[in-house]
Amino acid sequence: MALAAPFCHLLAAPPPATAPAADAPREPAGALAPHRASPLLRRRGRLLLACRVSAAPSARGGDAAGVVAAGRPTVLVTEKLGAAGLELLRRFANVDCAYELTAEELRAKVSLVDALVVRSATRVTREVLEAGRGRLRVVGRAGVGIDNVDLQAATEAGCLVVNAPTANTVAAAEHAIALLTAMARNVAQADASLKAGKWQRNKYVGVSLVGKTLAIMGFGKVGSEVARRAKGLGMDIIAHDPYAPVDRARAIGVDLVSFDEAISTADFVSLHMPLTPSTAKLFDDETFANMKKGVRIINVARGGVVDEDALLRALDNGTVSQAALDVFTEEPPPKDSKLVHHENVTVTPHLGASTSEAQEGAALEIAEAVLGALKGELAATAVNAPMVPAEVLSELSPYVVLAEKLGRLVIQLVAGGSGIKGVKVVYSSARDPDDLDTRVLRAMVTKGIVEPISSAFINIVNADYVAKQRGLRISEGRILLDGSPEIPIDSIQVHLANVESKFAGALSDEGDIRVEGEVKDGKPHLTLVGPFSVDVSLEGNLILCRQVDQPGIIGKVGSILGKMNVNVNFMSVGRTAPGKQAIMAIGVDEEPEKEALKLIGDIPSVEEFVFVKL
Ligand SMILES: NC(=O)C1=CN([C@@H]2O[C@H](COP(=O)(O)OP(=O)(O)OC[C@H]3O[C@@H](n4cnc5c(N)ncnc54)[C@H](O)[C@@H]3O)[C@@H](O)[C@H]2O)C=CC1
Ligand SMILES: O=C(O)C(=O)COP(=O)(O)O
Repeated sequence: MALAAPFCHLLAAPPPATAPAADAPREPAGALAPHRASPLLRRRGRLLLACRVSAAPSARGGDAAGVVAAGRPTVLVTEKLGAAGLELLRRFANVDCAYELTAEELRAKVSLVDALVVRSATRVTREVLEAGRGRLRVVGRAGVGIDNVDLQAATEAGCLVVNAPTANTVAAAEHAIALLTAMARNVAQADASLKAGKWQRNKYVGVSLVGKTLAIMGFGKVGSEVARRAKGLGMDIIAHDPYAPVDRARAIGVDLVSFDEAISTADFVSLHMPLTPSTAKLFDDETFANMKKGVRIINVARGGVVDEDALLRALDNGTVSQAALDVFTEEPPPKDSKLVHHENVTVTPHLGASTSEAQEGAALEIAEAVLGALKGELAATAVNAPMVPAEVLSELSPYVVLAEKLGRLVIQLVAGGSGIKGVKVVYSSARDPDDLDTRVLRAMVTKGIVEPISSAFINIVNADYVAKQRGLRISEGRILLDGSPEIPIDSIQVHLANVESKFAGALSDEGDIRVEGEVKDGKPHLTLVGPFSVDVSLEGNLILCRQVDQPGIIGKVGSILGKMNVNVNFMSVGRTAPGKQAIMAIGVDEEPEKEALKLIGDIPSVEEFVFVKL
C-alpha cells in the first residue's frame, strides 16, 4: 500500500532495539500519578499523535487522506481491545478482529495485512514476521511488555514495533498493591474458605504492612507508582534498578540499593522489571536462598523472571512464606500447576492491565501509534527504531529526501563489479554537532545506496541492520560552517571510497566518488559531482555528460532528447575552467530510449555519460 504522507519512505532504519526509557515522574514525594492516559485522552477530542512529523492531516480530523489516500490499510487485531481504540482504527483502516488464532492461522492472516495489533497472548515469532514480509509494516503492542514479539526478526524484516507504554502503568501498580494487601491478609484464601461454608478466623491471621520493608525490583513506570502507593501504607521502600536515575528515586523518597541488599533486607519483594535474556529466571534457588526467611513475593511483571520450580521449592521449605502472582511462564499455566494450587499462593490471570480505564487508554494509545506509523510517521513509542523527536523530523524532512536521492545517485555511478565497503556522509552545517541528529539521514543514504542494488526493502527500522549485513561501513563527518544555525544543514556530501566509477567525472581529487546536494526552496538539488559544481533538481531521471567545454553541446543534446520526446526539466553545466573539462547535468522526466542515449554518446566531444534513475 502506497501512502501519501511525506514520511512513508522512512518506514519503507535504527540503533539497536531498546525498550523505551521509563517516564520520569516529577511529582513530589508521595503524590500519586493520575492515570497516564494516551495523548489523545489527555487532549480530549483533538488527535495529536505523540510524534507528528509533518503537517500531514490528522488521522481523526476531516482529512483522512494521509492514511487512506492510496487505499485503506488493513489491520489485524488478535486480542480484545478497548472500543475507542478499535473505533479509531476502523475510521482509517479495514480492521479484522480475529481472536485465539492458532500459529498457523496467524501466519496465514498476517500475510494479508499492513499492521498487526496484539496484547500479551499473541506470540509474534520470527515465522509470523517472515509470513508478513513484504506487506506487514507495523506491529502494535497494546501494552508495555514486548517480550512476546521477536524484535530482532521484526527489525530484520523492516517491520516497526510500537507499544503503548503509559496507559496501563497505574492499573498495573494498583494491581500490585491489591495483591500485596490481599496476600498479607489472606483475602483470597479466606474468601474461598467462607464460600466453602467454613469460618476460620484463626487460620487466616495476616501480617501488617506498616513499618515493613518493600523492595521494588525494577524502578520504572510501574515500580515507581507502586512505591508511591506503598509509602502511603506506611512501608519503608527500597528499590533495585541498575538503570534508574537516582534523582527520580530520591524525589519519591526511595533508596536505590544493590540487588543483594534489596533481596536480603526486604520483607516484601515486588517485581517490576521487563523479561529480557538478562532477567530470565533471575529469581532462582540462589536468589531465594539469600532472601529473608519468610519473605513475601509479588509478581505483576512477567512469569519468566522467576524460576517457578525454584519458587515452589522456596514456598515448600518456608523461605518464601507467600507469593502473589499475576503472571506465569506459560499462560495460561497448566491446570495442575502446583504453584497455582499452592495454599500460600494468591493468583490472578494476568489482570494487571485489566481495568476499563487502562484498556481504553492502551487501545487508543496503540491505535494512534499504529495509524501514525502507517502514515510513515515515527511513533514516539517505537521500540525498534530511532526515537527522533517530532520537531527534529519535521525540520529535517527535506534533507531526508535529499539524503536518499544522493544515495541512489552515488550507487549508480559505481562501475559494476566493484564492491562497496566504505560510505562517508559529510554534513556541512553551522549548527553545533550536538544539536544535529543525523540518524535518519544516515538511514536514508543507506536506503538510497542499497535498494537499487538488491531486493532488500529498507526503511528507518532496518537500514543499519542491512548495511551491517552487507559489510557496508557508513561513517559520518561534519564540516562546521560560520553562519546561521537556524538552517540545520547547508549541504550533504556522500563519498564512496575505493571503488571504480562508470563516470570518471564523479571522481574527486582524492579518487573517491563524490556527490553533494543541497535543499533549495524545499527541493533536493545536486550541487557537486566530483570536482564539478552543478545545480540540478534531483527529481525524476538524470543524465550526466562529461565533455570538453565548447559551444553548441547543450543544443546538440537538447535536440536529440527533443526529437525522442524526452522532456528536459533542468539543465546545468559545471566546468573546472573555460575550455577545459565540463559536466552537463540534465534532468529528464522520461527515461530516454537506448537509441537516444547512444546518439548522445556519439557526439564527438562527449567523453562519457551516464543515465541515472532517481
Ligand atoms: N501484569 C500486567 O498486566 C502488566 C505487566 N507489566 C509489566 O511490568 C513490567 C514493568 O513495566 P513498566 O514499569 O511499564 O516498564 P519500564 O520500562 O518503565 O520499567 C522497567 C524497569 O526495569 C528496569 N530493569 C531492567 N532490567 C533490570 C534488572 N535486571 N534489574 C532491575 N531492574 C531492571 C529498567 O531499568 C526499568 O526502569 C514489565 O515487565 C511489563 O511488561 C506492565 C503492565 C501491565
Ligand atoms: O502491558 C503489559 O506488559 C501487560 O502485561 C498487559 O498485558 P495485556 O495487554 O493485558 O495482555
